[in-house]
Amino acid sequence: LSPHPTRRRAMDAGGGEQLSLAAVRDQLIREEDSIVFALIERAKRPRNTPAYSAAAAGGSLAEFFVREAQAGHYQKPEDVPFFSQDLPPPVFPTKGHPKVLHPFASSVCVNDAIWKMYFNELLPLFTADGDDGNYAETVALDFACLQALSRRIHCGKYVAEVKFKDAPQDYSPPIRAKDTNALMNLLTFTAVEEKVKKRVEKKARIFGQNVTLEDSVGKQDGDACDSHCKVDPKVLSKLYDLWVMPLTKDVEVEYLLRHLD
Ligand SMILES: C=C(O[C@@H]1C=C(C(=O)O)C=C[C@H]1O)C(=O)O
Repeated sequence: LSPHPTRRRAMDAGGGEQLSLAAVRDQLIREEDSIVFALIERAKRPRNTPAYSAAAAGGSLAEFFVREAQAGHYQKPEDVPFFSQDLPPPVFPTKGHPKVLHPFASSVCVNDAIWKMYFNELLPLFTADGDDGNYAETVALDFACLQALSRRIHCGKYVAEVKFKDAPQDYSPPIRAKDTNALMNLLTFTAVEEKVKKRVEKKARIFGQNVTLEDSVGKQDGDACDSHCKVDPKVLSKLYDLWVMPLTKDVEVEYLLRHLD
C-alpha cells in the first residue's frame, strides 16, 4: 500500500500512468524545494569570480566542471545537458521512463539562456561579493543550481503536452498558424503564476531561516526575518517572475509549435 494513497503520482514516477495538469504542477512545486535549497547551499560561498573567467586553455572552471559532471545524467526528457557535444555515454544503468512526449521533445532546450541568466543576472543577486578560493566546491554548487533550474524549466514539455491533450481544438489552430503570441496567451494562467511567486518566496523564508532552540527565533515571519535569511526571499520571487516562469513558457511554446509536425 502506498503511504500516501491520495497523493497524485508525479509524472516521472514511471509505470506509464496518465499525465494530468495537477500531477505536473505537483512536480513543479516539488522542484521549487530543490531550487531554493540549491541556492541556499551556493550562498554559503562568496561570488568567487575567478571560477568563471576563461582559463588560458579555453573555458572556465565552471564550464569544465559541468562538462565532466554531465556523465550519467540526461536520460529523461526534463534533464537536458548544458553541453550536448561530447556527452559521455551513460555509465549507470537507468530506469526507463514512460514515453509520453513527442520524440522531438529532446531537441527543445533553453539551457543557453539558463546559463547566461544564472551567471550574469542571478548569481550577483544572492552571493556575497568576495573570493575565498574554494572554486571547485563553488562550481559544484553552481552545477546543482543550474540542474535544478533546468529540470524545472524543461518540465514545461510535460505541461505543454497535457495542456494540448486537454484542449486540442484550442491549441491546433495557433500551432498550424505558428502564432506564438496566441499560444503564449492560451497557456498562461496568471493566477497560478501569482501563487507560484508567493510560494517560492515563502519557502525561501522558511527553509533559509536559522533554526535555534530559543523560542523567539524561528517564529518570525514576513519581512522582519528576511535580512537573516540565507537567501533573500525576494530573490526567489524575482527569479521566478523574470526568468523561471517565462523560460518554462518558452519551452511550452517551442514544444507546442512542433506538436503537429
Ligand atoms: C507551468 C504552467 O504554465 C504557465 C507557467 C507557469 C509556471 O512556470 O509556473 C505557471 C502558470 C502558467 O502561466 C502551468 O500552467 O502550471
